[in-house]
Amino acid sequence: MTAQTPFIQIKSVSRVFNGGNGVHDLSIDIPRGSFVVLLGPSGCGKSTTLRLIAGLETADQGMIAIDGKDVTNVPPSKRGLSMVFQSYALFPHLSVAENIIFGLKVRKTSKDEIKTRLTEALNVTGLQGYEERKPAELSGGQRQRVALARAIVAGHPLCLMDEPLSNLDAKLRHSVRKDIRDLQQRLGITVVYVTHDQTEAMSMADIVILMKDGRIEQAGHPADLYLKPATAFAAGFVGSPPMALMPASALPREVVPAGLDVSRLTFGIRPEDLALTTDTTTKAWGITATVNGSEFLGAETFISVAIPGTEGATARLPGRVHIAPGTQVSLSWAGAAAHWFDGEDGRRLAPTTSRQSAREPNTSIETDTAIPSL
Ligand SMILES: Nc1ncnc2c1ncn2[C@@H]1O[C@H](COP(=O)(O)OP(=O)(O)OP(=O)(O)O)[C@@H](O)[C@H]1O
Repeated sequence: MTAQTPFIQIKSVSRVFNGGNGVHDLSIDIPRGSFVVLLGPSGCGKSTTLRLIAGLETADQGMIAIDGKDVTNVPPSKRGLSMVFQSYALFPHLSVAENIIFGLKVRKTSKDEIKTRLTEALNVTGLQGYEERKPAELSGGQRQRVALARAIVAGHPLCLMDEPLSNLDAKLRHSVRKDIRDLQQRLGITVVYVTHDQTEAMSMADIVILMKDGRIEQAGHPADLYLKPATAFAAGFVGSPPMALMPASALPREVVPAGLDVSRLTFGIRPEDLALTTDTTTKAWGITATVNGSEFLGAETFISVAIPGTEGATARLPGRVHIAPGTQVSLSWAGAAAHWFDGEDGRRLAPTTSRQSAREPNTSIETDTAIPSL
């Protein structure tokens, strides 16, 4: 096996349930030591993919290898992995320490070895001093740490996590997700993590695998998904507030790059890439819109606008911005910030010649349309 051999290989794997749902023809290579997030809406096949890697589901076709070994027909206990679930799955009548070492005892590990591993797991999860408590005497975050410690003591190089933070409140989610990421890096293990929360995925992953309808929509570094979404679905799923997507036919013809077929074209723009001005008398390049409302979040303000023939858009402006609902505004953007997708199959299009790019050096759109003392 070479250093380049993926730690997990999934080749053309399908698992289709009665009714046709499931996962279809999945192929994924996961590098050793990476943090991989399976992301997507409910029912897209994330858990089924994780369960296939775990061996809790059997593939109808295809091959799964872990660490160079074909495990397609190997039972879960022989795959050398641990799992952390949303429900923690702790034994209520056992103490923290007993919960953590339960698996080691079952496997008849020596007393000395159990003691060493328990101390290490308590240290890395910050649970020293809680050994004798029962799960009911712990907070949700502490319970999830016990589940993590139990996964760690097993000493497996692969840990699978299925929505482990969904029972925690927003503040705890934030701190525990940092703990999980730190732990993964410190231990050098490979983690495959399921979530439908794109913020969680973006902040934790080395690689995000975005799924839709049982297939991979896009796989890559979080920045790739954000900056170069492969499809309109990926563009709309990653990012908050989401990218505005609208038929190009709703735009003035001159803002659409030459060579693209306007009749089947979707335009996308991120909230932070929209410049907005209330000065609609100047003939600015861009489109006109009507303000629906604004949301002040402290460091920034989201302005939502209505654009005829579309579902509208959101502009993300720094600081506090007041614009009364009903105000007419002019929206513009740098040509390179625009995303173009096939209006039918949703695939990203890369225009080679762009009228607006050609105009860009002379127009200074953003300077021209800076918000005049709102
Ligand atoms: N045992 C099963 N029998 C029948 N259909 C199933 C079974 N398990 C999953 N499915 C279906 O397969 C599809 C994928 O399910 P899966 O649980 O993998 O989705 P998911 O992305 O993890 O969703 P969620 O975020 O809601 O957990 C869904 O349509 C689901 O209803």
